[in-house]
Amino acid sequence: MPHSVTPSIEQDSLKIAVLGAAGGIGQSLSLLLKAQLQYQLKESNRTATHIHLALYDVNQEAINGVTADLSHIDTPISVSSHSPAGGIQNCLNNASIVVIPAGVPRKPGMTRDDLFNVNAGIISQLGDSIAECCDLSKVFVLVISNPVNSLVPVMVSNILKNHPQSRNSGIERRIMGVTKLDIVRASTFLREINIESGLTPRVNSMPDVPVIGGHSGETIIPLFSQSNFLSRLNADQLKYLIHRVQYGGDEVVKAKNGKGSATLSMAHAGYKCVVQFFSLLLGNIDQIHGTYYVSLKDANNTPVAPGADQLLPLVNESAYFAVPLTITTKGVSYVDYDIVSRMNDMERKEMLPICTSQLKKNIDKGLEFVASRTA
Ligand SMILES: NC(=O)C1=CN([C@@H]2O[C@H](COP(=O)(O)OP(=O)(O)OC[C@H]3O[C@@H](n4cnc5c(N)ncnc54)[C@H](O)[C@@H]3O)[C@@H](O)[C@H]2O)C=CC1
Ligand SMILES: O=C([O-])CC(=O)C(=O)O
Repeated sequence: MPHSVTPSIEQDSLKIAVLGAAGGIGQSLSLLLKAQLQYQLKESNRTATHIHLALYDVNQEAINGVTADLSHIDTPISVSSHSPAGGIQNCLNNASIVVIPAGVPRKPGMTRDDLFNVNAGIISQLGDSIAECCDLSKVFVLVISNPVNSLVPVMVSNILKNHPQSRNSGIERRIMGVTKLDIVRASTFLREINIESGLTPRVNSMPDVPVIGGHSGETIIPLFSQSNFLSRLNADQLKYLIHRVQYGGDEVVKAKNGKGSATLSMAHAGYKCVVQFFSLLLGNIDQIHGTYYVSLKDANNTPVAPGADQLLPLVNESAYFAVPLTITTKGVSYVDYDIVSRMNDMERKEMLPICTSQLKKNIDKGLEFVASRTA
């Protein structure tokens, strides 16, 4: 029996499922959601909306404990615990947003790609369950598990290839790889260096730095050329910042020394993403502007949305790419290809080709995994 604090979901309800919710990211993200989400309701006229958090993990004891603990928090958000014993169906049924931090994290000396074999199996199984239980014409799926560069292609291609109900559902426009932590890091590290250089930034504002490409090493392209502070950075500072954003994950893996990778900063980044989709589905906003790692082609192999046709030749026909997007309730509706035209020479001529050639290998690995699973 799943442990359910508020078992019945009211009619006007919005359900968010977190898969892998007993893990380092899952617990912190679920805490933020349980403690903070109701504040979004205040901005909306849907004050009667009931919010439900459905938490799933293969570790039954752990997820029951986490759910019982969260259920004591005094916010009007119900929580329920799910594990393979009771089935993932109860967790996923009627979910509007599915967030996935399920899978193994890195240890020192490992690359994200070393996680592929285990995590691709997990992601494809969870994808099967999403296809069976969720409304594929509506649900948003946010993939956090690594390697994001390969697992988003696994999620998209597995659902499209192996689940006929996905036909014409547009689900490929609503599966998002979460690269927000790179954006969070770029902003944080730029602010730090500005302070070291004697600038006194406003206490309540952070610099904006677009980050595009993928989510590992040199596939991560932070566009400091598009921040307001480029002219204040010398060449050494710029090089240091780019490297620190590209390898920020390693910094945390090393500091945790065998006890995992970034969890708290990832939960913060993931929370920012979920809030965007939550606000969209509540009707607080009618579109999201955000950067996610998505398929640039749809199920018919044509550009996924306006702007994708212009972006594809600029990114060496990379089938997946993290880029600023406009997203409506139907999914990706516009791809901001112009961000590539605005890159400076170093970003476009040096960083972009390295990114796209590595991305191609990562994407192919995901697609081959699904093909071998299907065969
Ligand atoms: N996209 C990004 O920027 C980031 C991604 N990550 C990735 O997120 C993933 C999770 O990291 P952590 O939370 O630190 O790991 P963790 O090991 O603390 O938690 C993972 C959880 O997933 C659960 N799990 C395993 N298989 C499952 C399945 N089939 N269904 C449901 N749950 C399952 C485990 O029981 C565990 O509770 C890793 O792959 C990590 O590399 C981590 C940081 C940033
Ligand atoms: O580095 C890792 O393995 C986790 C991650 O993706 C990040 O912190 O950016």
